[in-house]
Amino acid sequence: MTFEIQSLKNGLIVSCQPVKGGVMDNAAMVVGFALAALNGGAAALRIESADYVRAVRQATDRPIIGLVKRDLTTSPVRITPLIEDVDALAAAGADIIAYDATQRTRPVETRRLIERIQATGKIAMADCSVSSDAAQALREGAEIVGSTLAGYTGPVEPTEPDFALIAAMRRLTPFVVAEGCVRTPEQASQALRVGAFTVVVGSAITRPEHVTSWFRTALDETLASSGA
Ligand SMILES: CC(=O)N[C@H](C=O)[C@@H](O)[C@H](O)[C@H](O)COP(=O)(O)O
Repeated sequence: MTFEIQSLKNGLIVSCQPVKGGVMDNAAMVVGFALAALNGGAAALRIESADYVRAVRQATDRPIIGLVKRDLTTSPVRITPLIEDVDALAAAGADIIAYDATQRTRPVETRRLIERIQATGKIAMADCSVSSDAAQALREGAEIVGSTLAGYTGPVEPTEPDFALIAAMRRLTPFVVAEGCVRTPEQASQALRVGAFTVVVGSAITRPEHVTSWFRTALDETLASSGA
C-alpha cells in the first residue's frame, strides 16, 4: 500500500506504547490496543520498537508511525537516535519514522537520520520541543513535524498540550502533528482548531496505569482540600 500523508488529515492517531516493563508490555497487548483503536476510528497508529511494529504490521495495513526509544548514556536523545533504529523500523513495516528533532547532543546528526529514513522509502516525522526544532527539521527535509517533545527537555514533565507550539509550527508547514499530553476529546478538538493536521493520543487511551493515577490523584486532592 502506498502511503499518502494526506490520508491523515484531521485524523486521530493512537499511540500504543505500554508502560515499559508493565503488564501490558507485550506484543499481544500492543496489537490488541492497535486493533481496538482502529475499530474505534483511529486513522493510524504510533508504535515503539521494531518488534512491536512488525507485530502490528502483521495485523493491519493501516499507517504506522514507528519509533525506537533508547536510554543512551552519552545523550538525552531517546527517540530513534541511531541509523540502525531507522533500518530496523523500515524493515519492520513502519510508514513514517519519528525521530527526536531537538537541538541537543546526539550520536547521529538529524540530517543523516532524515536522509536514511527517506532512503528506505519512508516519511520522516520530526519530534520537536520548540518551533526552532521544526524549522530546522523542515530545512533538512522532514515531511512532518510534531509537538511530541514540548516540555520534555526540562526537569519537570508537562501535563498539558502545548497549543502555542502547535500554532507556531502551523505557520511553518501544514503537516503538523499535535502530540503530547492530549488527554481529553476537548484538547484533541482544540489542537485541530489551532492548526494541527492530525492529533496523536497515547497515554489517555493506552496507558491504564497513568489514567488510573490521574483519577487517584484527583480524588486525593479533593480529599486533601476538604480536610477529610
Ligand atoms: C516524550 C515522549 O517520549 N513521548 C513518547 C513519544 O512517542 C510517548 O511516550 C508518548 O506517549 C507519546 O508522545 C504520546 O503522548 P501522550 O502519551 O502524552 O498522549
